[in-house]
Order: sequence, then C-alpha cells, then structure tokens
Amino acid sequence: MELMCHCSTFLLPPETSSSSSSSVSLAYALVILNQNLPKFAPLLWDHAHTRVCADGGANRVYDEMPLFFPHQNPSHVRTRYKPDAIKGDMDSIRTEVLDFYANLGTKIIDESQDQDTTDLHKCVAYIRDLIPNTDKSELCILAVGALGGRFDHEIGNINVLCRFSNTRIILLSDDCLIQLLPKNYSHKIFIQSSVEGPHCGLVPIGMPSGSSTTTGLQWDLKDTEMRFGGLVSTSNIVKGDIVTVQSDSDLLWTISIKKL
Ligand SMILES: Nc1ncnc2c1ncn2[C@@H]1O[C@H](COP(=O)(O)OP(=O)(O)OP(=O)(O)O)[C@@H](O)[C@H]1O
Ligand SMILES: Cc1ncc(C[n+]2csc(CCO)c2C)c(N)n1
Repeated sequence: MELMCHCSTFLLPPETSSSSSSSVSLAYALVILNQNLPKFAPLLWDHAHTRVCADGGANRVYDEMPLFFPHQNPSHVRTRYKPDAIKGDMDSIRTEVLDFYANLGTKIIDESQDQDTTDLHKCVAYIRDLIPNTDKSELCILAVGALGGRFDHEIGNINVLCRFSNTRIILLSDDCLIQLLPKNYSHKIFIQSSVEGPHCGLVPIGMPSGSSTTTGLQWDLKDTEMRFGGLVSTSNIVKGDIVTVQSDSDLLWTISIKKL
C-alpha cells in the first residue's frame, strides 16, 4: 500500500521548516475564512504561494493583519498582505474592503449565483483549478478560521474535506487542526512536538470503519472497529515523534496546537 506522509512544518518559521526530518515537500495555498485570524496567520501567509479569502475572510485580513504589527502603518501592512483572490457569494465582504483590494489588483470572483456550495468549497475549487494536474499531489490547502465557530459552518468545512478527499486540505483554528487520512494509503505523521500535540483524535466520517490500526498513540487501535454510536478515538495522546495509521475507511485526524 502506498505511503502518505504528513508533517505540520507550516507551523514552524520558514528557516526551521525546510530542515525538518520528514521528506514531505508540499506547495501550500492559504484560504482565510470569516473568523478571527489565528496568531500564526502571518506565518502561514509567508509559507503559502497562493492566498485566497473566502468572502468575509477578506474583512478579517483587512481589519486584523495590522493588529499583528502595531508599530507599522496599517495601510502599509494591508498592502503587504494583499490576497491573490477573493471568492464567494459576497454577502459578507464590506464594500470598502472589496474596493481596497480590487484597486490593488486582487482578483474578485463573485459567485453569488451559487447558493448550494460554501465559500470554502468555492475557494478550494478555484485553487485546484490553478494547479496543473501533474502538481496536484504536492498541493496542500491550509484553511484558517475553519473551526471553533458556528457548528453548521464547522460541519460544512469538514464536508469539504470529504468532497475533495483526493486533495490535501487542513482545517485550522488557534487550538487544533483537522485533516482527512484517505483509505488506500498507509499514513505516517511526523509530529512537530514544539508546536502540536499531545492531544489527538481519529474519527471515521460518514460511515463506520471496519478496521483501523495505529502506532505511536497512548491508546493504539489494533484492527479496531470505529463508528459513531460506538467507539471513536477522542482524547487520545501522541506518545512519540511518529504516528502511523492504516484503515479501511477515510478517517479524520485531529491534533491540538500548542499555545506558545
Ligand atoms: N463561525 C464560523 N465557524 C466556522 N467557519 C466559518 C464561520 N464563519 C465563517 N466560516 C467559514 O468562512 C466562510 C466565509 O464566511 P462568510 O461569513 O463570508 O460565509 P457566508 O456564506 O456569508 O455564511 P452565512 O451566510 O451562512 O452566514 C464560510 O463559507 C465558512 O467556511
Ligand atoms: C439543502 C440545502 N441546505 C442549505 C442550503 C443553503 N446553502 C448551502 S451552501 C450556501 C452558500 C453559503 O455561502 C447556502 C446558502 C442549500 N442550498 N441547500
């Protein structure tokens, strides 16, 4: 079975992330959703080659990026942190924000006619279409502001992981991250213990999983069945630098992010 490696080096400063022990080399794209920016937003911005705001996410970049740099002129900060694109149904972005970024050359994509997919879905589809097919396996989309808010939005965001299960997407808040571990791969997760862990979880999504096996956790699964209404692995603990996971179903992997 093919191996898929994972490593949260995007949470490390650029100089340390490139010398990480894992051999995962990915091209990051950042999606900013409409919630408070996490404290590591400027760091993720620097790691990413493409930055897209989902509708009201643009208000957050406009209002909150200058707060990370209190000694700098807010309009200089806003010019430096210019999104490549703003996409969504445009019912949350303020006109002054839209005009500001449109004048700087940000691409504005109004899809107000589509009321059946979320703004995150629209942004993921946009980013996937930018990348040539040959490079799609190296793409990793980081979505900030995805968790810890309205439960319908959180579930909608998790549903995007399932709808684009062959794309690496990581949902982030200040407190944790969530990603999908697709079946048909064996997964090797390199834990960045300076910034993440030890609390973690593995949860089947959409259907029961007949058999999951892990190493590196306090409560390892050994050919274990998981289902909602039965056993799911929450409040688990990472024990070492590497966690391995193999399952006959897609699983959600979540790990806490440390408060520095
Ligand atoms: N409270 C929240 N919790 C989690 N994700 C959120 C939250 N608010 C917004 N998002 C994410 O940010 C995206 C853009 O947010 P925005 O408020 O512009 O969406 P919206 O479509 O106007 O939402 P709605 O009309 O349902 O309030 C959403 O599609 C969602 O993915
Ligand atoms: C069955 C069903 N439930 C809810 C919505 C509403 N909805 C889902 S995504 C979206 C866009 C949000 O920016 C909206 C309004 C729908 N269309 N179909």
